[in-house]
Amino acid sequence: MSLAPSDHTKQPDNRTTMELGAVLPMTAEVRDDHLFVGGVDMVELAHKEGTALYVMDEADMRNRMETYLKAFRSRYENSDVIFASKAFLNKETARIVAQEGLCLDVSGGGELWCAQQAGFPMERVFVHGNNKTPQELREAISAGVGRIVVDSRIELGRISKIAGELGVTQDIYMRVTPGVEADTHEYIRTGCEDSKFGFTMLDDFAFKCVKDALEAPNVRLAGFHCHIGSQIFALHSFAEAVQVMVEFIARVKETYGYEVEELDMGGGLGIAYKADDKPSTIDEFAECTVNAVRENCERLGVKLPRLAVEPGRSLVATPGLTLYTVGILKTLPGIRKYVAIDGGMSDNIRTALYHADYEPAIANKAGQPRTEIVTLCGKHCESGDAVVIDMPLQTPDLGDVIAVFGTGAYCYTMASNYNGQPRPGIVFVKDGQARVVTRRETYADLYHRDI
Ligand SMILES: Cc1ncc(COP(=O)(O)O)c(C=O)c1O
Ligand SMILES: N[C@@H](CCCC[NH3+])C(=O)O
Repeated sequence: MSLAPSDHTKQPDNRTTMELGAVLPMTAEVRDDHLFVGGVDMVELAHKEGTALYVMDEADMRNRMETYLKAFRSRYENSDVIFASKAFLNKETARIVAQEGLCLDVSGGGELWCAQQAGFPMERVFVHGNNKTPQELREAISAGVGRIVVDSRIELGRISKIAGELGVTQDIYMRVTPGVEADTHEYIRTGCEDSKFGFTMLDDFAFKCVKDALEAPNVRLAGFHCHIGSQIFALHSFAEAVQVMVEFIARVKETYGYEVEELDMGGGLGIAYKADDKPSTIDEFAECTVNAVRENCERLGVKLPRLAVEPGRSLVATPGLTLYTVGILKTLPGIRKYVAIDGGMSDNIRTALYHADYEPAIANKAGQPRTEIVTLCGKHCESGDAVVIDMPLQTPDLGDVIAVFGTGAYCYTMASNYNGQPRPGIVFVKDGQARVVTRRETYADLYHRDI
């Protein structure tokens, strides 16, 4: 796959880095033409630690966690915020999530293992996945996780059996597919009817399976879960999903005489990837969700459940940026200008996968206007390997340090070793200090499992 032809009507925006607004991490500033984040000079950091490098503004990440919790608990006391660790996970992040009082969603055995290693309280862990293996289920139940989000009737049977073998009763949620079409990229839309996730509402299947969940031995149905998709801007999609779920809860109460205690509405709040994007704020999202829950519960005479949301991207994307070094410049007259960086689809697959947009800046020219339109291509053997396509940038030179903003979610966790590329290290910056929390991979790391 090669890149789509350039849009030659696109003009440079002449913005300086600080004019990129909502895509910047909270502590971003420019001093003497250099980009600083967390009080750390990104150019010095790139030279010291090497590139490509993931950088995380720790204060911003903590601030978002605090904001989420406050936004929900101030409006709805009986609520939880669960960090979807698929967006970004290492042991230090798990520790920070625990310190900030959030819960953790894990979607694979490895994520659970990381949480355990970090000492994350297991009762605050929610386990997801549409095809958790029997081994993963056994590990989760043995670890004493808070809730397993059951994705299918087959899985319900497996959990019931394994919990019985281990002599415990496992709290579960049922994941229901609410049939809500969220306004986002089709690959990251999950709540619509044609979805591999969850119990479908078609033919009343989910409703019928509630009876199975209530009757299954060794499990306790604690609540329902839904997740309609990711990078959602339109809040009305969340309100629609709440309505569907509360109506479902009301029917369950009426038919089975069972009052559901907990409702997990999933994640999905979008963020600004481009300077002019206008996503809803965390407060607006909380206001919309909480109001929808209250209104629908009141209308249908349903007891207010414990409410949870499961954000990933909106907690970690904006605090993160990736630093690269410019290695090659290539101008194809009338076609495009390529700026080749020392990373690419191996550290950020989102552009190749979803045509994602990112705002770049040159960290050592951060105070200058972005006067060119460039494509930041990677170093991989793939024509579609680009991180940024046709976006404004300051005039690039060999050796410049490029910062690509908004890469804190789904870049590190979806990274690969294509072309034998070691995955970048992760540095947390805060109060003028930089600390490596995940070291860069070595060549030996890549092949140490081989015989
Ligand atoms: C079940 C579930 N919960 C939460 C999330 C987090 O979503 P987001 O990163 O869009 O907030 C996802 C990913 O889309 C998910 O699949
Ligand atoms: N990985 C996707 C979103 C899927 C989220 C998980 N259900 C992204 O980068 O945007």
